[in-house]
Amino acid sequence: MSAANFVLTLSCIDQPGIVAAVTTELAALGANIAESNQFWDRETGRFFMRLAFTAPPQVDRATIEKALTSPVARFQMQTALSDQGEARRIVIMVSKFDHALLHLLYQIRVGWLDAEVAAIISNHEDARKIAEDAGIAFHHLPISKETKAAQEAQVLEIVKQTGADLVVLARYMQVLSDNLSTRLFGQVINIHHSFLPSFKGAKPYHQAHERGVKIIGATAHYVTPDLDEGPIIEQETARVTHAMRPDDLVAAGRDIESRVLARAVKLHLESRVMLNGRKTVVFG
Ligand SMILES: Nc1nc2c(c(=O)[nH]1)N[C@@H](CN(C=O)c1ccc(C(=O)N[C@@H](CCC(=O)O)C(=O)O)cc1)CN2
Repeated sequence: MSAANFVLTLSCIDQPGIVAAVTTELAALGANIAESNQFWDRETGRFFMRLAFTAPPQVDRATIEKALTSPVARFQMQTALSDQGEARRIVIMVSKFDHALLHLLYQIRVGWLDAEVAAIISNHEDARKIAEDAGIAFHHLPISKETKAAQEAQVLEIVKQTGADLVVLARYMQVLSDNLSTRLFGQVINIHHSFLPSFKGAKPYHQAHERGVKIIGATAHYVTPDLDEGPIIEQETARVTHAMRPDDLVAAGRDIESRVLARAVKLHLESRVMLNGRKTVVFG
């Protein structure tokens, strides 16, 4: 039986001895560290670490968690251990624009993104054929002010039933309620079609055109109740000119949005993103 691949992420108040304490326990299990990243946030005093390691076949998740009990207690760590051999299941939500959805499906098909799409949810019918062609369950869940609570209850049920690790808002143009966004905090990634913090809201390209900017961009972030305010995971920009009309900006932004969202989803599923208050630490 081949060695298993695990990723351990941890954070705690920084002090001497954290790395030694953790790696000593892993070494005692016969684990071999393949990649190690760490960051000391001097502003908050918090320490962040990601360790990717292989473990002998007989060393399972429970054995590793047991071995780490002492350092976790000693340094009061927040930890997460993920078995890279387990398939990561995602639910993708979309409205009318399908470019980011199609890019995710392509990156999964070619193996760049190691994920399984458990379901596609939309408040419109437009993406049904994409889902059916890909053999993915499609849920058309229309939404209005009156039906929002019921619709979101259906969304939550699908997330639960599918055992999804992550919900991806691939241009889903409805604001999630405080209840849902808080309940799923850290498990929902949105692609916003501007270089945040500029131009929040539903029509950033028109705002950008109105302002006459020379650079546009896209931002992938975790969703919070506060619209377009969540911890940023990934961003990318491109130059634009005075001659470009709003539709030209929309067209230029599509590929940027698609790349940024796919990179953010990959980073999250590889346990390379750690929350640090209103910000993130990204071990890319
Ligand atoms: N709780 C959150 N929900 C969502 C966020 C978020 O940051 N927190 N991001 C949005 C995506 N988005 C921008 O990236 C966005 C989507 C929709 C709107 C908006 O004003 N929508 C209108 C309806 C628009 C329509 O029906 O076409 C509304 O909801 O009243 C702004 C920004 C996804 N959800």
